[in-house]
Amino acid sequence: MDSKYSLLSMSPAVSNGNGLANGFPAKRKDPGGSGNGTSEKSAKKNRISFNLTPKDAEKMNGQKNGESSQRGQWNSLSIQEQRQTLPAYQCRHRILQEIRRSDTLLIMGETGSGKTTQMPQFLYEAGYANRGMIAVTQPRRVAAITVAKRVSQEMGCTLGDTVGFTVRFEDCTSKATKIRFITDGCLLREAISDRLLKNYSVVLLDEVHERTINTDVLFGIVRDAQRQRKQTNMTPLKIIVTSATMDIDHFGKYFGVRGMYLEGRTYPVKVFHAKEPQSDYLHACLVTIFDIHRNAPANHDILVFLTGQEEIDAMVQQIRMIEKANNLNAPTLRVFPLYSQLPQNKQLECFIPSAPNSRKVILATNIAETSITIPGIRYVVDGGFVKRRVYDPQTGMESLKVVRISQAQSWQRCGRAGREADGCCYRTYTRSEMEGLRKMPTPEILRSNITSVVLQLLALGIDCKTFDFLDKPSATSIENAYQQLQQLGAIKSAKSPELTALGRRMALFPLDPRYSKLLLISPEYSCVDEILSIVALLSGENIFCTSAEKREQAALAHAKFESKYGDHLTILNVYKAFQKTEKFKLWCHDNFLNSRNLLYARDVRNQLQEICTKCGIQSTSCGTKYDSVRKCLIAGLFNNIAELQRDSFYLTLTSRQRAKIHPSSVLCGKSRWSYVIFTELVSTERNFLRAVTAIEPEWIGEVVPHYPHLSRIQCNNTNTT
Ligand SMILES: Nc1ncnc2c1ncn2[C@@H]1O[C@H](COP(=O)(O)OP(=O)(O)OP(=O)(O)O)[C@@H](O)[C@H]1O
Repeated sequence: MDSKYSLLSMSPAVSNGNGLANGFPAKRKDPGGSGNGTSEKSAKKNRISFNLTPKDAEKMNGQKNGESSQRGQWNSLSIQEQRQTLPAYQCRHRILQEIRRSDTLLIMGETGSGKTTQMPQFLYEAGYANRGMIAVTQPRRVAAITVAKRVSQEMGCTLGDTVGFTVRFEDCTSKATKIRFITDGCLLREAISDRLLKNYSVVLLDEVHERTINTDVLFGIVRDAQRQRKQTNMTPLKIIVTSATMDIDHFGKYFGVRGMYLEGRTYPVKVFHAKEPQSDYLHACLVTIFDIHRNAPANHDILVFLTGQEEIDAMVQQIRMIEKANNLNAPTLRVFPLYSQLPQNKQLECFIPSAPNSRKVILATNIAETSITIPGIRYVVDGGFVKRRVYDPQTGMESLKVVRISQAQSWQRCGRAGREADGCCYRTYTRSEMEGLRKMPTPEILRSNITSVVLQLLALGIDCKTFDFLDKPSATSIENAYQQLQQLGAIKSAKSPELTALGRRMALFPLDPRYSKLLLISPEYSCVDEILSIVALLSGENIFCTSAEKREQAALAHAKFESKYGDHLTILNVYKAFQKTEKFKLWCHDNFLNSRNLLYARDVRNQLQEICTKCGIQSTSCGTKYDSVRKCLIAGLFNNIAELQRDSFYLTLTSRQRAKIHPSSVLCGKSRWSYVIFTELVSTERNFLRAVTAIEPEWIGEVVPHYPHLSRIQCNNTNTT
């Protein structure tokens, strides 16, 4: 790779040429838009120059270059030999000794050193699973699933037997399960019915640097469970906290223990920085991908970090176009998107090793940033940005913003290479930009709406105001959450929060409290069946397939289901038709619908229906009287009402934000309703209302008589066209 590196570094500093010809990527003109090409000559100018920063490379490699080649090819080793080469494996006796000595252990070790896959096996082999399961939490579903698969392979068992996983709405475990990979959200929900986590002998909290809300709350829950189990002479609960990049002093103080460093990594990763700041990280990534592609051997795959679905989909198209238009004399390129909105089977496609003489390019969001090993990855291209959900407690508005990553994330991304062989990481930002990044990402609990978690804590009998958080959310944020719960009827008063009967039932659903409220109130509008379908569909991924090649055909097929009232009723129409269909795969194909996501929604719906039955809710249907559904939506989503303005923008009544209807909505560019209810306000370059339904203003007072903005609402003709 050195020659390629010198090729890159020899190139002039970035010159974003904008010629056309050969199809090499030129500077993007519009965000997410398709790129043009440049001639071969200008393509050279178009390269981005990187600096190898020896200090960083040394830090990452931990070994002298070339050493790894003496260690043999990873893929030619048996799976057991692979295990034995991992740094964690070399230290297993020491790790087990520490675990015996101390009930809590903080372990910081390089990415790929074997924390996630090996530690649970050491514990299992040492007999810790004899008196309870070993839980390994993961912030993300894809990591929980793929790591469970790997560990089951290493242990030679079928997934779901000794090793299994549990993610929301999907449980692949059995009575025989001893090691359970579980998302932090699922373990937190389990704690509601089992505060002492009696099913477990060990809880390993992995990737804690991510500081998701659920993991942050789990810190307090597992620590309390450990204390209480000790006091009552129960089986001790061992807690292990791991990451490659955590603030070990901060965690050490909280848990009252010292951290342990696990030294060494499997293979070195050379780190390169852009020599000059890049004005367009997408362009820089694209240029770098093709530079690597032209020079690297086949089957050396590339993982690229971008910020979101639109950006990724646009770049997938660009790469395919460029490859088609050029005879690059390079291996066949296969491009895979990887983001959370993608159906699970599509997400997992990129984990299949690439065919001989080909190359995978995976364009991923930060869901690929931690824990996972994607076979074949030799190169990481890091755009340096992430899309982050930010909540403003003053306005109550949640928005998605593209922001720079932290240093911890930067090292995590880098660590996706060097897992099966030497690797390279290209950062499209300079070394000094890297040094300017904040060390750790801001904990989610300090930048998110915490209503859902406050409800779950209340269900555990914990008042958020007195809970010992690792980092406490602001008083305003806690106050807002209590207010929202009061408005939803989950608590009587924000001053002395105690769950009402409704609140206790709301906490039983693994849902945003607004959706739980919708389900629980739906009998009053005789539309339980309809709301169950809508909530299940909203809990999963997009059911509509959009095909770049057959865009018009897809739009025509989707138009059949369209409701003039908006998106919630449109997806309901799809679901109803889907329920009646026998040959649903063919039907989905013909109608450009995602059969897997519809099946997933059906599973989710069944699970929600079971919880409804436990709550004593009987099935009712309003048939085609959809006004009942629209009214019911107001009962749960009343904080998401927006009013049409003269300039055709909508103004959200609670957070006072101006927004347009999202282009994906069936109401976009159609009839302009004076009042709409929306599921989500997304703020990227502009504010957009997502999943929108028209409502009649006079219903608002009827459904939520205490709605604070009632006096401002004009009850006249609502449809302005
Ligand atoms: N699905 C897989 N296929 C092939 N090898 C794998 C797979 N999962 C893990 N490995 C191998 O096991 C090694 C250890 O992985 P593991 O996830 O345990 O490391 P880690 O220390 O937890 O890393 P991170 O901090 O990045 O989560 C990887 O570097 C890789 O070599």
